[in-house]
Amino acid sequence: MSEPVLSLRGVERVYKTEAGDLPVLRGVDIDVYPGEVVGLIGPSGSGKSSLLHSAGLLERPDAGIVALGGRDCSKLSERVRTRIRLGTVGFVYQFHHLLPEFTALENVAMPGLIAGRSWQVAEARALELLGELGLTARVNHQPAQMSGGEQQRVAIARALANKPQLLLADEPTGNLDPTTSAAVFQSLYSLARGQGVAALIATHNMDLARYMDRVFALKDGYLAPQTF
Ligand SMILES: Nc1ncnc2c1ncn2[C@@H]1O[C@H](COP(=O)(O)OP(=O)(O)OP(=O)(O)O)[C@@H](O)[C@H]1O
Repeated sequence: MSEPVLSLRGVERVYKTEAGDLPVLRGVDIDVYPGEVVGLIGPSGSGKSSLLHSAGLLERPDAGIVALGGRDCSKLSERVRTRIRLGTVGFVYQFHHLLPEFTALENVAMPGLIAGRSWQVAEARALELLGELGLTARVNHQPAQMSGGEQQRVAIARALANKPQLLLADEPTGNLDPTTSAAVFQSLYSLARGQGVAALIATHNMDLARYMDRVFALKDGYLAPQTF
């Protein structure tokens, strides 16, 4: 088997609040491999977003190891963590956060331009991804001219623009109706598999979780495999 893209070992996260320490992750272990789509479920407040934030180097865990591509990132400087994050991780959120004044094509090309690629290269990658997501006819539309499902597909394309090894998605279909949610999830799943990306997807949607390659449930700060 190939090496995991993401490895968490003994990850702990404790928030300091006025009411005292709030331990959210107490010792999380997980490996996510290239080309697999792994689900993360758990009740509201169980720490799914916190786990994704630690995994994506947006937050530092209070203890434990967060390794991307076999490299422990938990103790690296913020500058190095940011560089690794930009080169390795793509994020999708519940709300698309597209730039409203730019077209779908420009929104998806943007990460490539920011990474220093030419417009031709960034545009070609954006057109490829939007095409795979069935959005060729929408490339020149602005977000307000697209449906919720189309907007979220554009956000998925944008997350994959710089060919990340890891895709982290936090309730990526949480804002969509059930039919659109299933269709967008199917697009995300096929694209992630096709691109060989390791995907970790937090969701409340058990119907979608069933279609994932593996699912883990977060409870009381620990992960356990979920069977259906
Ligand atoms: N910055 C913070 N400071 C203090 N407490 C926080 C902070 N961020 C999250 N929490 C708390 O940590 C717990 C876990 O939050 P988190 O957002 O990770 O859960 P979640 O499983 O993603 O929830 P949901 O499904 O509702 O999005 C919650 O009780 C939340 O209030």
